[in-house]
Amino acid sequence: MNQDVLRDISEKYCGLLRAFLLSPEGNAASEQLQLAHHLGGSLVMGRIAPAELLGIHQAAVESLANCCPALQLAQIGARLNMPLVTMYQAYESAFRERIAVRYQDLAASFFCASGEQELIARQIGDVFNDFNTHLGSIIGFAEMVEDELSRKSSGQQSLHLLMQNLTALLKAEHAIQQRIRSSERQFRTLVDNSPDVILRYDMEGRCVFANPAFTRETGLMADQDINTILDRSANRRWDDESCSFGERVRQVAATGVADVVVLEWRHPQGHLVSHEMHIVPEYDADEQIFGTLAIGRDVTRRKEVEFKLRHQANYDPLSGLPNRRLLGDMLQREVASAKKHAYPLAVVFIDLDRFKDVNDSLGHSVGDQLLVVAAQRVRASVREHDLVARLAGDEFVAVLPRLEASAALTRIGDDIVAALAEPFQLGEHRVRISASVGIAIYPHDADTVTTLIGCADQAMFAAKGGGRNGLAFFTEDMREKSFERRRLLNDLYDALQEGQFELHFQPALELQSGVIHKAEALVRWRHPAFGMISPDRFIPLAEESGLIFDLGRWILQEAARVSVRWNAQGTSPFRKQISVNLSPVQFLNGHYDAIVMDQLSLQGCQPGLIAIEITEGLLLDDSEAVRSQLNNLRAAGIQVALDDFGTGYSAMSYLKKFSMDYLKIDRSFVQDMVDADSNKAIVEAIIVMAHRLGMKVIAEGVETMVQAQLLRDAGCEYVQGYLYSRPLPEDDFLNFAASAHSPADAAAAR
Ligand SMILES: Nc1nc2c(ncn2[C@@H]2O[C@H](COP(=O)(O)OP(=O)(O)OP(=O)(O)O)[C@@H](O)[C@H]2O)c(=O)[nH]1
Repeated sequence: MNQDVLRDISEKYCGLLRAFLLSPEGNAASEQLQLAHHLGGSLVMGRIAPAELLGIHQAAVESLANCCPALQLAQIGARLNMPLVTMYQAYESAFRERIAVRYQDLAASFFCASGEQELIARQIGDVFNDFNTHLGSIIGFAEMVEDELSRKSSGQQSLHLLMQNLTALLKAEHAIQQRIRSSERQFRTLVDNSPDVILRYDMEGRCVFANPAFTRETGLMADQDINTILDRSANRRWDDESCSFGERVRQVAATGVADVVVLEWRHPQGHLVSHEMHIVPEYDADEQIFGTLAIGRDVTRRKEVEFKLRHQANYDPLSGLPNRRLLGDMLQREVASAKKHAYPLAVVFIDLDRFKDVNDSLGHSVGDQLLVVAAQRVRASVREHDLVARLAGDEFVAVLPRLEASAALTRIGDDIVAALAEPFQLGEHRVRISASVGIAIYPHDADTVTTLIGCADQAMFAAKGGGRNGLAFFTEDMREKSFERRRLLNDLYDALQEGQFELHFQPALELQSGVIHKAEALVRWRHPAFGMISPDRFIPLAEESGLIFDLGRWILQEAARVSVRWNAQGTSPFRKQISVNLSPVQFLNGHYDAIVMDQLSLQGCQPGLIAIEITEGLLLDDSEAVRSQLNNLRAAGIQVALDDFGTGYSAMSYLKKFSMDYLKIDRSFVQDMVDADSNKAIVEAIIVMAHRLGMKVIAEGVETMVQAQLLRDAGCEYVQGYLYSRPLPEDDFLNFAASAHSPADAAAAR
């Protein structure tokens, strides 16, 4: 502090103090104020420090006491003390708490009581003029301090008013507040104009703020019970959440871990909108969470696309039912729930019978319509909470959880069969079809999704095998068959490489002469563990697995090789044609004719020495590809026989379209012709028809002389059957050929 200033202040204070102390009682107040504000003003102006103020006061009191013996310290203290206390009493608490006070307030309140407001205001006004011009009315802090010295020396309490210049501080604070206000304004502008919805929550999860976008998107205001309304309107299409939005908000507040929830609600205009809500914690300056923000962006378009994709991946577009994939997921859940609650559950496998015929005869679009109606009928046959899915093609699966009685299951299965047996009116077409239904039960038959469906599928196959249009429950026997089937299928892959197949030969004899006319090559599988396996068991597996192509090629190649060998030996008792059976599947690749001719030329086999036997099924399609392959084979000199005639559709119309060399009557007709005249009549008619169409007839499965006689009488040319010979290995067949001259001889030779 500048000493001159200090002296100046001290002198002035000393003068004021003297005037005050010597003045009569009535004027004490105004002089005391002058005195106080002189010092206070100096303080506020920063001209002296509080400690110096005390020093000045102390020095002034002492010098007055020294030079003016009439004024004893006790007197001085008493006069100074009381008015000051009275004057500043009203402001005491404000001073003690260092509250920023306003000059006008101070002046007005202070002086109103004494009626000297104007005088004091003028005096203080000079002092604080500077602040007023810069900062309006804020001046600084005022504080009451106890005069220690006075107290010690006089033993009485003496208080002083201290005022502190806060100009710089207030200016800085003012600037900061301006910046805060401006920044707040900016943020407010952002929040108010944001297209994203913004919600602010307190620690208890109460919404304390919602921006205009939210109100626009929902029609809700912050003071409404937003969480409950959102939870209620949420469609839950996107999120499979167990807890409400409000709970998620509270969790974020409690854990500090941000969360994302997609909510769907109804827009005030009526449509559904989806928002991805990011819930984040809000921290104060001490890094303590004081609430949460939920900021949501409109993701309706994205969610719609995702929904469509998910729907496409999980639902069958034709029937609208869940597809195989979704069935897997849902069944998984049902099995878990059945396990938890110890309930049985049924899987019902439904396959339409001969649906292919509908497609073939009426076209794919009628087939589609039938599938749609069939799906509706299956759906209507089960309970509302049961699941119905379309597995593929004409296959449906129903899942019946929480089964209480198996009787109900039989009834539901029967209902499905009956519903699908009702005629379908599809546009102008009235179509009848049936279905085979298989049922497997959890946990009795299986306890996993795949095995349950597999068991139901096997049961369905059993229902088909039992004549179709019916219901079958899965049994252990089916499991064993399926197990064996799988084992055979596995082994089949190695069988060809390991040379486990062999050809046996069965002779077809000329009925009149008893001379062997030709031989049919029949494939046998010598399984290393199971011994000889009949073709009935492995050919369907080979067809299913595609191995039939390699196996068929091997059979043809082997038959051609044998034929070449027999014909080359010269001494062979058999130098005639060998027939080879053909699976319709082999024709599917469209160039079987070329394969046959390649194989024959590779083996150096004359085409006339090989005949192929086909079944009716191949011709039913009336396919141009099949027709041209057959024509090419015949043109190359390879004879064609129609096998198993009478067992299939016997549509006969195809017989006109495909020219063939032989017609083979199925053994079932031959065997029944002795017992029933009607069967005999049918066989006779078949023979007449075949002859009319230019074909020779071979009767299969001839076992008795009576059958042979009836066939001879009917004009049948050739016979094949146990009466003459079973299929034989090559050597045995050649021995048989060497010894057999007539049917009677052959029978005797047997
Ligand atoms: N119209 C139509 N047909 C289909 C669809 N999907 C598969 N298919 C046909 O459905 C048929 C299913 O035939 P399968 O079940 O094998 O045989 P099926 O004729 O029903 O005979 P069985 O089941 O043995 O009684 C095949 O011909 C497929 O081409 C489809 O979406 N629409």
